[in-house]
Amino acid sequence: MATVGRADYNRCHFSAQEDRMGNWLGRWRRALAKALAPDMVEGSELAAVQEQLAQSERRFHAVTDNLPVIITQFDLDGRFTFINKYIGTVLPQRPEELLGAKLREITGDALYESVSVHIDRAFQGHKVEFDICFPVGGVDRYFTGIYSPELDDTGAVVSVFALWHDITERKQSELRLRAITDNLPAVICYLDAELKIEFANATFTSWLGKSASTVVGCRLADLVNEFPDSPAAQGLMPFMLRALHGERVEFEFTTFVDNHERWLHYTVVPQFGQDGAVLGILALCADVSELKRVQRQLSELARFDELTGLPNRYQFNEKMAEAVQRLARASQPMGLLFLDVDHFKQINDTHGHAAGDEVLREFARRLLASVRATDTVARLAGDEFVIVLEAVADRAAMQRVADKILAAMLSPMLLPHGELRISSSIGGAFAESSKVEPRLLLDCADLALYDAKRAGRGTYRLRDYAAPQEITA
Ligand SMILES: Nc1nc2c(ncn2[C@@H]2O[C@H](COP(=O)(O)OP(=O)(O)OP(=O)(O)O)[C@@H](O)[C@H]2O)c(=O)[nH]1
Repeated sequence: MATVGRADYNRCHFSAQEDRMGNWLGRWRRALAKALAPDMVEGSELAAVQEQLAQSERRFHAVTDNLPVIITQFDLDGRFTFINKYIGTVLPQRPEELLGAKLREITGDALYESVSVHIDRAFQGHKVEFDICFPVGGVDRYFTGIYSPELDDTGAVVSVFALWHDITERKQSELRLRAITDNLPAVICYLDAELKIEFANATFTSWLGKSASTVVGCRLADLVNEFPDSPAAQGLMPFMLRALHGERVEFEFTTFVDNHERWLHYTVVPQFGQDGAVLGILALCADVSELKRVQRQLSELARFDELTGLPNRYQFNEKMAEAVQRLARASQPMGLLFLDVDHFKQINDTHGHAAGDEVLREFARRLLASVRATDTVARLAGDEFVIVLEAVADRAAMQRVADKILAAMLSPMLLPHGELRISSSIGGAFAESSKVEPRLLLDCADLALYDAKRAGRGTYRLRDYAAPQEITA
């Protein structure tokens, strides 16, 4: 520091960029104190020194009064010895009116109680930093407070500097963001470049059954290890590492919660710094179980007949294509039966549509009961049904299946209004060729069904699958 007697002061450099403002204020104060020891300097020298100090003081005020930070200093009695003009943003008094007062006299008891612990620590020689909220003119304002002790050469505390930085705007946007993220039905968290959790929304903590304070600061790897049996947790790390390498990744896991299957969809996005390095990653995990259930239902609706629960035409086409491929590989014959309910229109007209529906359901049940589990029974439309008989031995085997179905339809159906007897006509197509065109096989069975109708209904007729030009009505 300066040697006053030689009048070769080191200048105190006041820079708004100095992050440790308490320290340079301290240096300035000590310089001032030494300078004000008039017994150490001679008359004209003293005047020069005092002028230098006055200049420094003016510069000091020019800087501190224009900083957007409240700067104060307390002596060992806890009285204000310095206050900059920015105090006017929270208090009606001018700084000079507050000098000499104690903090409690200005803040009131309640606010003082919430900061006194920090002030006490600063007077014990510790630098403390904390966030605090209090009302100013009835509106909540948020501040980051920093208390820095000023130490003399022996290390004893001689005063405490306080810096109050108004973070209301940032805090309010944080609170708005939190209100949004906390109310989303998705987990949102931010992890730093070491995969430590910096932010977690309320959904995250509720899914994990942990409070936000225990989760923030945790390493993801440690959290994952708490769920050794969860594939959704165990499988996470490789994806997170890919995101840390700058890739946006999306993936899904299924997991069980309370014995219910849940689908989790993850989106993990890297956050880049200006130099292009990954600073951290933002992970979003949504429970898409309901969506998956609806998708599954839709796909089932698209593949199954709603009335009878049998595969519909769409699924029948798929099964036929597979069966035809197997036929080509195995060189085994296959058969297709095309069936309908005789005079079904009349049943509808006489007994009503609901009775007709019940007939179709019972018809489907009897068909299923008449064939092997490996055979596919499908409803194409109205009263039209088909059965794919894979690896059927020969024409006689098809006849046996048809006879079984005809016999199954003989027993009366029990409907709400009473018993109803029905019959079915069946057309069969038998294919031995290794090259079967599914649509033509169906046409062939359809023609055979007309044969059965023409033969008086309640009967079965068979046609051999043939090339298109050989199929004749
Ligand atoms: N109840 C009911 N009827 C249906 C359904 N889909 C179609 N139908 C009716 O089924 C009847 C089909 O009759 P058709 O195939 O034209 O003739 P059919 O009366 O069976 O006469 P044949 O086949 O010549 O013995 C029509 O009256 C359709 O309206 C359904 O889902 N439920």
